[in-house]
Amino acid sequence: MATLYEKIGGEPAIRIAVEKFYDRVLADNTVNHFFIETNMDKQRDHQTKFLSYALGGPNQYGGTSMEKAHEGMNIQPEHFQAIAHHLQQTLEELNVADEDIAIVMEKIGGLAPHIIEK
Ligand code: HEM
Repeated sequence: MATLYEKIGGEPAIRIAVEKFYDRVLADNTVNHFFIETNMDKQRDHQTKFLSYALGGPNQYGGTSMEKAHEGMNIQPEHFQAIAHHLQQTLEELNVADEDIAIVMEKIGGLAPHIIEK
């Protein structure tokens, strides 16, 4: 059976989604302050590899764990919600099937305990 990674169109499609996703994130004043000092080229690359792996593609993600990557940022549930919402809207814009979006969002939701500051 094809993985969700293959179904969506592999790494090239995910890369386009990630670009559109960060356009939305950086336009959102409730969360864009988190990324002021971020090298966005590197960030897009990391996020593409991470999402590819999370969707069943090859594991080329050599970055840090979700806990370590977001440590000390004081990310609150509303920030997580905003980011997740931008991802969902991006996938809708790219006409990814609703049932596939639901699977992606469930996986992303599962990361919340690792990313939100306790
Ligand atoms: C929704 C699920 C999320 C995923 C899958 C995710 C994924 C990632 C990945 C893969 C990295 C790169 C880690 C590395 O250095 O290797 C990263 C870094 C980062 N993330 Fe997230 N993230 C998520 C949510 C969030 C949220 C909610 C925020 C803040 C509102 C956020 C802000 C950041 C920032 C500021 C960095 C560091 C960039 C830098 O190095 O300057 N992320 N994230």
